[in-house]
Amino acid sequence: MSNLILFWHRRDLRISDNVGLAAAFELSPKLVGVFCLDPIILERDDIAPARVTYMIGCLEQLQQSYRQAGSQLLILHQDPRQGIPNLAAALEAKAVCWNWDVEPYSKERDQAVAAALKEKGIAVYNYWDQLLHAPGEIFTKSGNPYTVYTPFWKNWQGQSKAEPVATLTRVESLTEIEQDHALAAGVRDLPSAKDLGYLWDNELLVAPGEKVAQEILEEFCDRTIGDYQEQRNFPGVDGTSKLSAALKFGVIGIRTVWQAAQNAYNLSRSDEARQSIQTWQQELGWREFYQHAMYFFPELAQGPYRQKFQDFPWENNPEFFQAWCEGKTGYPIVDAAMRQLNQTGWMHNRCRMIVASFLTKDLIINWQWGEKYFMQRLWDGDLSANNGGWQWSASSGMDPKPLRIFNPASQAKKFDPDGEYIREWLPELSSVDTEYVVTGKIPESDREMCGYPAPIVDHNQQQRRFKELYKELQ
Ligand SMILES: Cc1cc2nc3c(=O)[nH]c(=O)nc-3n(C[C@H](O)[C@H](O)[C@H](O)COP(=O)(O)OP(=O)(O)OC[C@H]3O[C@@H](n4cnc5c(N)ncnc54)[C@H](O)[C@@H]3O)c2cc1C
Repeated sequence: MSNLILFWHRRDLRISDNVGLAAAFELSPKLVGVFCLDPIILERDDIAPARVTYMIGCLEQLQQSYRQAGSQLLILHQDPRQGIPNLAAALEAKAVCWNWDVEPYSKERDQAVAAALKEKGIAVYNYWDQLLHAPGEIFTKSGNPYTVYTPFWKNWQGQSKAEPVATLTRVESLTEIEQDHALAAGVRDLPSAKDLGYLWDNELLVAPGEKVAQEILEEFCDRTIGDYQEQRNFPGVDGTSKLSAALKFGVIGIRTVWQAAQNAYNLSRSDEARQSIQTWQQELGWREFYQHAMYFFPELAQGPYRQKFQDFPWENNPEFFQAWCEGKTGYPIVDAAMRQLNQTGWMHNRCRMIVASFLTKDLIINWQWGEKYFMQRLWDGDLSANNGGWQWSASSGMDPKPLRIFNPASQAKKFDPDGEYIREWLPELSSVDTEYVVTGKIPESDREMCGYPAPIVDHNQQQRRFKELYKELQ
């Protein structure tokens, strides 16, 4: 057996601040990376072309980083349960290392891969990397996982946070004979997203790769983070970090992110700026809360957290759903947001809450339809955050005050008072009065002139209906 270590990348597409990769390098300086394009994931029906395009771009960059460090990132396109153990055996690797994940499918797959490797006499080492605090580090006083965010946050923020770990440098790569063995075990060139059947013609919101993610973080912490509290709710303002896809694919290390925010905190001169930075850190807290929840309650991926919701009489009108997907509900703020999602693969958080509330409370459509549609479109689509966001909006999740109904007109008045965001995504409304655009009460003559649909439902009537159905559940 050689002293080669195989490092299996999954949601950690970087060589800096990568806990498992740094630890693997400690085991042996002869190290190659591998990424396995998993057909079980790629053939699912909730995969967004923008997400795959970004991921492939990040893998290209990761290959370059490996080359610069003296080694290489190998690509497989097969079921990792066979692919990883076969490759490790062909290379006579001493060990395979990877970072854990919280998702139910990943946990099951990893167990199978670990068992197959052990059967072949190959060691397995695992680490926690994608979270500041791993599941199991943050429990209630009685030793249970939290199911409410605020006490989770209080406990989580009070714990000390790890520093970033060392970047991979000067690694030893494969010999020529080992390269041949790798090819024989199925190693191939990195395909394009198009080769995999995913076509995304629009520009990505953020260019892929570790370097760009670092630059965005720096820029955000230098300029925007101090005004986050004030600006984060306005969809027409560029007031949030746009780091969600980088965090989903681990293109940036969470310790690096935390450290940058802490540095900004230490340098800031006003209470407002410090408050803003804490608010942003709370969003990182939400990210971890939902990942812990998914880890301890994997059944969340299949249905509502609140059992009573299993029997909720969703009306599931397919025409309403189609109108929602296409941004043709006749509610301008909802339609603008859905068109932003369809055209860019991203939607502002405030709008995610508005459209999710609209789908579940106004259209009375099962939140799981919306959850899936989001995953089919989102560049940053992530099971834990998406499921958490949808269950919160649907009133079916871990929320101590679950019944929340957003009024689209009041939301637009508060967060897009000049209708700038709405007009950006609904250019057909460009000449309509701001008052009409924001409230959605557009006179019929204007609607006809600009070809904009009438509201498909009445908000007041529908929210009363939802409340009645909800009351019957209690
Ligand atoms: C219905 C719904 C669905 C969502 N689906 C996803 C999803 O698939 N993937 C995803 O990353 N986020 C999701 N979110 C959370 C949030 O909308 C996005 O994380 C955010 O809009 C990303 O933009 P940003 O990076 O500029 O965020 P910032 O405001 O800069 O926040 C920083 C980071 O914190 C994390 N974060 C922020 N808000 C949340 C939150 N509410 N829950 C969990 N993590 C959060 C993200 O990693 C984000 O990048 C969803 C929210 C809702 C209401």
